Amino acid sequence: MANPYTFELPDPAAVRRALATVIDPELRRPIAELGMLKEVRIDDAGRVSVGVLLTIAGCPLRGTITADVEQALASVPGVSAVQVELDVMTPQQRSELKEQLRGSERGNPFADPSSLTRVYAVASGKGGVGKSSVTVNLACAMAAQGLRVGIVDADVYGFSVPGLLGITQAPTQVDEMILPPVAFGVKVISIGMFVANNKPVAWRGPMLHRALEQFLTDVYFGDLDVLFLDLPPGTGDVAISVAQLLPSSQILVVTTPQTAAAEVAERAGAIAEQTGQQVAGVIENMSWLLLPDGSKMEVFGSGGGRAVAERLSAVLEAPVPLLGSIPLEPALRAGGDAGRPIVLDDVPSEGVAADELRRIAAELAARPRGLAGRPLGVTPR
Ligand SMILES: Nc1ncnc2c1ncn2[C@@H]1O[C@H](COP(=O)(O)OP(=O)(O)OP(=O)(O)O)[C@@H](O)[C@H]1O
Repeated sequence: MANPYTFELPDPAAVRRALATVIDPELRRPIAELGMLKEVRIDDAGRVSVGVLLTIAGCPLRGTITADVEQALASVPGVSAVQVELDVMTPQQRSELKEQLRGSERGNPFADPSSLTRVYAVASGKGGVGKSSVTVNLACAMAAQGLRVGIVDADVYGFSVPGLLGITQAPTQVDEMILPPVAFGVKVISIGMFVANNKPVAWRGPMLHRALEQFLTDVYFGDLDVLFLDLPPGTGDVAISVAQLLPSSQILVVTTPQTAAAEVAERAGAIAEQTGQQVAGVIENMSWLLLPDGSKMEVFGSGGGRAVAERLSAVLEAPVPLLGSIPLEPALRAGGDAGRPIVLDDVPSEGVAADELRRIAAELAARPRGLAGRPLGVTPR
């Protein structure tokens, strides 16, 4: 029988294995792989001290990293106490990290023809149809399904994505590399994170183009399966910039059933004819309101989503599906206000909107990833 008074020291290999599970909250990679673990000491009383190198002084997530290290070591047998000593990387260590993350070349990784990230630019004809709500819900549903997902909130006039995801943290800047905050597994960057006091942005096309380009080159998203771009409503400059900067991006059109909304939504989608982009599909939002007697009230009329899908199919001479119809539901609005999208499992919902959004997300996620349907740049002889 083991002597209960014998003190068993932690196995250094078990300590290393535990530390290998600690993930940097922004970079989403193990801190051990990122050169963020300095030294690990185990004293003869079973106390473990871990040196952690932060990317920048005052890293907003130092508390999270400390807690994660403590938690990872708590279950290693023999560990009596954990001390986390925080230090900051030297400029040399930071440039090694940057090089490890994205190589020595800077550029827009999503424009690379070999990129396997599917990029969906979410467009609407007019404001207030729920484009941002649909974007964050699809993104969170996909992340919950295990996909690596990012959102660029390019809706300069109504940057609402951080609020819809409850993000108050500013992005961390490591020299010229920007690390996007992460919410519910989704990496998010928004113009709203760079303007003081929620001031309105009155930028002209070239500035918007540069801002979008900077987001795509300077923000470290890592390898993503899906990137959503929340576009401003309408058919403005940003849509053209997206087509130039991300030629393989596909457009997702959000509309309400209303005829007037559908007509402008069709215009937003038809821009694909000029830019050569594909339209991934149409999502109708606010399709009906379920009344207490079980009947459906079509507050904004009916048929807009189907009409847009049919007309875009005709204009683009390619099938544009109606991906789904999402009802008006107070819980969806409340989830947005609370910064917890309705598709997250722990958000109670009595309606069908969450299921419909999850279903649409699964359908988009199941589409073949990568090079299918892209020109290969070869000509037959
Ligand atoms: N299906 C829905 N049921 C209930 N409320 C909804 C629904 N869709 C969106 N909303 C609410 O409608 C408002 C507008 O939605 P949202 O901000 O997503 O629209 P938007 O099209 O992105 O607007 P803008 O382009 O002007 O930023 C929000 O308060 C949102 O919570």
